[in-house]
Amino acid sequence: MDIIETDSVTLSYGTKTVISGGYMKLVSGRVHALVGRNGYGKSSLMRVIFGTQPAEFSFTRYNGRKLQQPFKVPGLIRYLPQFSFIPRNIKAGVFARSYEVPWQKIVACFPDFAAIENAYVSSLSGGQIRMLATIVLICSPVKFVMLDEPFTHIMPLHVEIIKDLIRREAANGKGFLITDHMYDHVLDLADAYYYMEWGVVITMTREALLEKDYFLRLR
Ligand SMILES: Nc1ncnc2c1ncn2[C@@H]1O[C@H](COP(=O)(O)OP(=O)(O)OP(=O)(O)O)[C@@H](O)[C@H]1O
Repeated sequence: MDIIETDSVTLSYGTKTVISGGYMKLVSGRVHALVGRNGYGKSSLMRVIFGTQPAEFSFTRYNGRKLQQPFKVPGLIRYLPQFSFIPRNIKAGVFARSYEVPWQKIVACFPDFAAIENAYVSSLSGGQIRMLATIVLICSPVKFVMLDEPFTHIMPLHVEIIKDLIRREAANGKGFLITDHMYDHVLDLADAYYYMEWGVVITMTREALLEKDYFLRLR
C-alpha cells in the first residue's frame, strides 16, 4: 500500500489566508473526495500537495518519507488543473505518449478518439482537449492522480466514461483525489472523504459529509 500524507498546510495570497491546517491521507487504490464551497481552497490545496504552489508551511510525506516537490518524483503523481495546459502545437498522440500512455489505451476507453492521434491539439474543440487531458492523466502510469473538476462542462455520456475509467484504474491500485461541484459523481466514486471549511481540511465520514453537503446545497 502506498500513502501520501499532507499535514498543517498554511497558505496565504497576500494578506488573505486560504488554507490554515488539517491533515489529508491519500491511499493507493482509493478514490478520495475533496468537497467544499467555491473559493474555499480546494484547487490551492491540490497544487500544494503536487508541489507547484509555494506555501508558508506544508508537510508532505510519501510512505513516511518527507517530500519537497512530489511532482518531481518519477511515477508518483499527476494533477489535472481546471484550465487547459496542453501545448496547442503538438499532436494528440504525442501528448499522450509524453505522459507514457500508448494511444491504443486512449482509444480502448474512448473510441471517438480513434482518428485524432495525428491531429494537432489546436485543431481540436475545447471539449475534446479537456477529454484528452483527463483521460491521459487518469491513464498515466503513476501511483496517484488528482483531478480538479473532471466532470464540469463534460457531457453526461463522457462523464460515465471517465467514471468507469477511474473505477478501473483505482481497482488496479491507483489512488485518486477528486474535487468537482458535480458532487453526485464524486460521491458515486469516493470511498474516503475530505471537507474544506474556513481553510481547514477535515476528514469526514460519508454520512457527515452528506449532511454538510445537504446544507451546502440549501445555501
Ligand atoms: N494565485 C492566486 N492569487 C491570489 N488569490 C488566489 C490565487 N489562487 C486562488 N486565489 C484565491 O484563493 C481562494 C481559494 O481559491 P481556490 O481556487 O483554491 O478555491 P477552490 O475551493 O478550488 O474554488 P472553486 O471551487 O471555485 O474552484 C479564492 O478566494 C481565490 O480567489
